[in-house]
Amino acid sequence: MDRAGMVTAFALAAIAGGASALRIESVEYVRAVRQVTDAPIIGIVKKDLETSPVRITPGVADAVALIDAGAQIVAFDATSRPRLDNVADIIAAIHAKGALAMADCASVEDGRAALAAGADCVGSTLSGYTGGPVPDAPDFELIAGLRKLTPYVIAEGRIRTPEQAAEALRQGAFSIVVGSAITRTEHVTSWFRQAMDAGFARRANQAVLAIDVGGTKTMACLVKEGKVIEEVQFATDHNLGPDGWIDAIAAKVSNWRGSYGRVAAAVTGIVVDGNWQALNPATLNLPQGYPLIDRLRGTFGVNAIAVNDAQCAAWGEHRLGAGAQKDMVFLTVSTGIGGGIVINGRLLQGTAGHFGLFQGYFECSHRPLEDSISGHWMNAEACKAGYELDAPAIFAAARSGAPWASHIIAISARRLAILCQNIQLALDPKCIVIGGGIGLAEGYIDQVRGAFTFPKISLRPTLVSAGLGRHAGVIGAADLAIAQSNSIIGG
Ligand SMILES: CC(=O)N[C@H](C=O)[C@@H](O)[C@H](O)[C@H](O)COP(=O)(O)O
Repeated sequence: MDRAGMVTAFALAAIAGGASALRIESVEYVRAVRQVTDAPIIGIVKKDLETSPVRITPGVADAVALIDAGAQIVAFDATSRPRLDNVADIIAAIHAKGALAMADCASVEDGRAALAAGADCVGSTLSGYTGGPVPDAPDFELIAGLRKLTPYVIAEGRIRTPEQAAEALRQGAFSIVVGSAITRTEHVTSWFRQAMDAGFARRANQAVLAIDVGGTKTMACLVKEGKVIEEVQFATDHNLGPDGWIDAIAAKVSNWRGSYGRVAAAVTGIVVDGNWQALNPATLNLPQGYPLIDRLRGTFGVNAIAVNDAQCAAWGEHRLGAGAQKDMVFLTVSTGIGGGIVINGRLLQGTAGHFGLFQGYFECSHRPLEDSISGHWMNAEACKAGYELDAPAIFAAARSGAPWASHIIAISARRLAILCQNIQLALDPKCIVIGGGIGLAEGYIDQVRGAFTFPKISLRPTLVSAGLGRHAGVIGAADLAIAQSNSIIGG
């Protein structure tokens, strides 16, 4: 911005907008602006001196040069600080050249002394700039104080809004100089940025109603600042269908109304364009394309998001859990296998991460991996061995030395190791976070690590245990809801 072309462009724009005069810094820019407009110019130079804190037009020679370049008014620092040339000499030099002298003041006392020395007008320009922290607001008190000395008070300094300009007039200002709010685009942008950051922080402090609808259970939580502060859990009644599931949640959390600003749903299956679809109808059967987000908004009266539950958990682990802030893949190994991918700080949605549906070739047939690794498969294998046991019981049997149980777990771990290695080759994540009842069962991750087949250590995945437990999905969903609302520009 600090170029003659830019300064003249700003000057012409200000005149076009109704400004009746211009305050221009430097002899070069006064000369440049004078060539494009007849409007009155208040000229200043700014100098950083080693011997004095006075910066604005500190010397007689500066004032003279400004007038020669085309300024009709010269503004100068009129504070009572150690200085190069004294105020009376500067004013006399300005008057000798037929121009007017504007005294930039920090106090009523400065104004009184400058007027006594012959200044034609006084400005509140230097209030807040002679020591201590710079305030945010204009110094209306100084404007009113100066007005008691002279009608020719120019309000200047931190006037950023039309309302502040009007207030300065009410306090008795004769005219007003607006600087940064017109010419310092970078400052103006930062004011908006700060206001938005404060708004985002307020939103982030508001709780989110996060719900997790799974094939077995439904969980509803109030999540605030990444923590679950209220929780209810109940069995998912498959006969009710999605309208019924939402109504059941609404009934359970009716006394939380007013304490959340958004709803975030972590659901089995996928959500495309707001519509919920089952990936595996055996887990939870849904009508084709159920309008989940609309229904959530309608029921809870706030904005809503809905994302696959394993992807929500991936996001939760990425933001606040075991994979904090890393490129990572999350795998939940339980009844089935779910997953999510976070790369470059972004959660991949849609079907990305549904590693359970990857095809494997085991026992001479192509099958989804989850049918060859996870809880269903373990249970079926145990039955084949003559034991009708679920996964936790199979792990217990292995711990007490049953070879058939150890064998099933070892095969599952070997297959998962292959899946993890393939994920590593495809995505090169910093870590793969493993969750789920089987994934977190004692010793399982170590067995998966032990089954890696890549000779090169650098190609082997880094496996870590999930850190947020059963709340990963709701915490991730709540955080996604906040992240989404913060990225809607002007929304
Ligand atoms: C203290 C000092 O050096 N003030 C300078 C005086 O010319 C300028 O940097 C200010 O931009 C001008 O006073 C207008 O004020 P604001 O940019 O706040 O509207």
